[in-house]
Amino acid sequence: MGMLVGGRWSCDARGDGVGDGTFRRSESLFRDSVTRVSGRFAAADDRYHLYVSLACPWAHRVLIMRALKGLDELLPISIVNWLMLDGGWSFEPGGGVIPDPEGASFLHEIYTRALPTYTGKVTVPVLWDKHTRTIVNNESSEILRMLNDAFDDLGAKSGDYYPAELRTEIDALNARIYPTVNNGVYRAGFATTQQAYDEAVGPLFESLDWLEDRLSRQGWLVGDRFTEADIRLFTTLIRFDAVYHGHFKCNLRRIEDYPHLSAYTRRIASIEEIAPTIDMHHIKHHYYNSQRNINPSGIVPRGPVPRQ
Ligand SMILES: N[C@@H](CCC(=O)N[C@@H](CS)C(=O)NCC(=O)O)C(=O)O
Repeated sequence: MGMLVGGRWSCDARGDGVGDGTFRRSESLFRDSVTRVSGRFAAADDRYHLYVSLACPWAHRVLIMRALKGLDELLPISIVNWLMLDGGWSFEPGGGVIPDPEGASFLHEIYTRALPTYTGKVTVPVLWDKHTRTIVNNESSEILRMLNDAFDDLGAKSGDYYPAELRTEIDALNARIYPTVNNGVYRAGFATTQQAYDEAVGPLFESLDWLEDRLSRQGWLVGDRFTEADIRLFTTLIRFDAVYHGHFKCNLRRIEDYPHLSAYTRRIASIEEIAPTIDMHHIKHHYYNSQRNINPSGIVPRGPVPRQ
């Protein structure tokens, strides 16, 4: 997996602490914001660029918001190859890959372009500013919020997925869903002790049971509106049966075993703007082939068979 240390790529260094067997996601470093009003990173046409992986659930959140807000032209993207081995994310040509406009071979070159002495993990998504030639932000939850309204005066589609009156409830849901579900699957999958695995998988399924109950009474997570909370949950659910159930050992139940959660996942997956953002080939091949510490053979399972 590797990381940058003082601006040099190191294949062996690991950014996410696993000393006691527990996976701890490291903090993102670049935390500025593109804003609607004038300022250091004011929203503008042909100024920002987004780097994503189609496999990654965190990047997928941002891709969905970009699609819903119709930002295809305002915010162009590059897509990394699904295979992430010793050099980290790369732009090696392949199906679905969109190269870096400046010709980088690896994503870590974008990080050192911004900060030549950068030390840390090289993750997607990355929001890049072509004017100041820096990374504005590499934290998906924050980029998601920016795209919700930053480009609204420049022709973005209408739609507010983080409405003021629902923020408290959305925040409360995110506060449970992020640690136990979105990151919970990683904590289960990357655990290196039985105890760390047990501590992740229990709360994960308690949360899925709780969400199933909630969705038996309402169509969306918060009130009767599709919001950011749904986007954030969806990107984990759509990967669950194909990857997390087997590869990350989250196998008490499948999403398909939950009538409401599975119907909800299908409903979101069929939204016109969202459907093209889902790439099961990138998703399955990335996890099973790249995370060789978990799956040394790199064999990608054939299933699950899609529901007819
Ligand atoms: N906190 C970050 C996490 C992003 C993240 O961990 N992305 C993964 C892909 S799913 C990544 O790029 N990992 C590269 C690595 O671990 O070296 C966010 O939500 O934006």
